Amino acid sequence: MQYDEIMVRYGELSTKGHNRKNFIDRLGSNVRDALHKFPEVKVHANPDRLHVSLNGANSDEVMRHLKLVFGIQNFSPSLKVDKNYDAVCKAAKEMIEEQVKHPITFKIETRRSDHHFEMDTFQMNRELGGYLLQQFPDLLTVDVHHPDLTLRVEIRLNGIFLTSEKVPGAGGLPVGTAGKGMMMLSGGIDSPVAAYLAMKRGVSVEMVHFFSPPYTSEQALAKAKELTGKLAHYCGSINFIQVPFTEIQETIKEKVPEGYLMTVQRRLMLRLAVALAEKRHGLAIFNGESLGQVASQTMQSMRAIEDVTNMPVLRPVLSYDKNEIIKIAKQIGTYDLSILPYEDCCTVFTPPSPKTMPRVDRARKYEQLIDVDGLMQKSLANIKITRIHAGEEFLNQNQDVFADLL
Ligand SMILES: Nc1ncnc2c1ncn2[C@@H]1O[C@H](COP(=O)(O)OP(=O)(O)OP(=O)(O)O)[C@@H](O)[C@H]1O
Repeated sequence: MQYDEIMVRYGELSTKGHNRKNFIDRLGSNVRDALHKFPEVKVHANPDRLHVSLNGANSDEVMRHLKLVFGIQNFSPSLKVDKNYDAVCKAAKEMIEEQVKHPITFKIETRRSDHHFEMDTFQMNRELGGYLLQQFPDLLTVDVHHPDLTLRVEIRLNGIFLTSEKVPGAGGLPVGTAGKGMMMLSGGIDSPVAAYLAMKRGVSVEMVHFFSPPYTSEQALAKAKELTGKLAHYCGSINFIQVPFTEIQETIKEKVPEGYLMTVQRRLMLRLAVALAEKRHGLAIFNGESLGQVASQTMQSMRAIEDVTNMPVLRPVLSYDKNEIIKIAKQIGTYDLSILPYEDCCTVFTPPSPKTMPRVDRARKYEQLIDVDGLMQKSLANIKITRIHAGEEFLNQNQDVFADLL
């Protein structure tokens, strides 16, 4: 069914007191961004609800985009009809035909802001209800207390709007309302899910990706960028910062005892991410670590790595089981990409038996064996930033995914 307007209900915004206006303004601009492909659409973010006037845009397509915008509790597509009772009956009949496939209970709920309209709310409820019962005797029964379907009729000055379906929104908070965070994005399963969860709580993320050519391939880099394109569906576009890491890894490999290779590498990654955050007004670092999953993800290890900064390091998937993370990865469409077998710079240089309980004092001592500042400066001087838009693709589809590994 082609609708005329979508009425959007806010999520947690209502609990945010004086910040409410900022949240609503931000949601309004995020919705405009998400719908930028539909120039005819107009978005009005009002204090109680947000209205999307479709002006002929395909309502199914618009709703598909709207479903991904954080900060929306649910929304209802509406039909706009002429201000007469016959038009209301005709449209209501069409809606029931389209949406009701088996017997249900229903009620009509009318609101009237145009008090000059010929029928009051009570009359509209009773007469339209009676009409629909007559039209669909085998499908509809009235239940005014707990109906399966509520058909809302809003009599406004500029027309009558009919709404029934309630489509669940993405929940969460509008992206941007929590400030900016630097997301350490690998090509794996966990960090894209962590990025999604951070965005869901209102964080505007910038991706930081470490790559080590020639040990890691162009395709591995392209995969991380393409994952960013998938995640950009939730916010419009995301900055992707690629940080060269080869020289740092080679130096660490040469100078640091094997048991601490992984810890010192991670310390350098974190130092670089923090340096970028400080330069780019980021407030925290996000990563995809989950407690106990691998050697670097014990609490001792986190302590020995986090030692390099006092900036918060936030781990949205910390307490999730792998299966739970995979389930979300599938829902958000990153899983199939994440499991493509391209190498990550961490795995290439991971020693056979990294310390699961590294000591902070030793990590500090071994780190002193390399020129931390000099190496960081070189790496930071060669970063590349790409603005990646929703759905952008980077992987060369024709290339054999295994070719790089041989
Ligand atoms: N090349 C990289 N660039 C940026 N961040 C990285 C990179 N490799 C690892 N990380 C960060 O470190 C975290 C832990 O990485 P690790 O490889 O130990 O674990 P993982 O559980 O396989 O994570 P993922 O599935 O996200 O790769 C990642 O979730 C990510 O946040």
